[in-house]
Amino acid sequence: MFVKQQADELIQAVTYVKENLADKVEELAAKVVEAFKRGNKVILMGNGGSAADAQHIAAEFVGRFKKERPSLPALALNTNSSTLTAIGNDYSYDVVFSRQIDGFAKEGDVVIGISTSGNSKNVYLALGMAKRKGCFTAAFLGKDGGTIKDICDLPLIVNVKDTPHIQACHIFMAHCMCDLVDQAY
Ligand SMILES: O=C(CO)[C@@H](O)[C@H](O)[C@H](O)[C@H](O)COP(=O)(O)O
Ligand SMILES: [Zn+2]
Repeated sequence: MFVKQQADELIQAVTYVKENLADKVEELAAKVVEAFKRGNKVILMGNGGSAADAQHIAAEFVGRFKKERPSLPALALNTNSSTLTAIGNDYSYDVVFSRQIDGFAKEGDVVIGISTSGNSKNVYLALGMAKRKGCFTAAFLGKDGGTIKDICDLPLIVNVKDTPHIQACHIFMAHCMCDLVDQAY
């Protein structure tokens, strides 16, 4: 039965996260807490379903997650259609995020790219720009981590094939990160 097979595959993917990525999620949460406590911010970005994830995670910080705590500064670079269409139209879609990193990112910020293939060029260029600006860079990736795994400080690679299962694991890890940040306040 299809749904039961999918459930079994998802359990395998989450088990992969539990066995291979739990420490990295805690490491990223610690970096995010340090950044917020210093007065820095978190910047996220992704394409398609990962754009939705980026915007979802930013909202958990700016609004609230599970408990009352101060609003924490986070933004998703894929949410402003005027900015995206202007940069895409005047320059290229490849630089829709890196151009915004150039404008918004400050030394000490945490910049998180999300890409299931690990190969989205706009995410790749944004993380490179963020590194040059003195940010800590992390990426939620999938498959073999693609090109992005080599240009960020902390790649979290869900090494499974199915894109929706990778996305489900990304949002699971992100929610764990949000919970750990809550616990620091
Ligand atoms: O949500 C899905 C697939 O589940 C799609 O919208 C998917 O996010 C898009 O094809 C993205 O453009 C894929 O980009 P990436 O994850 O490889 O960086
Ligand atoms: Zn999807």
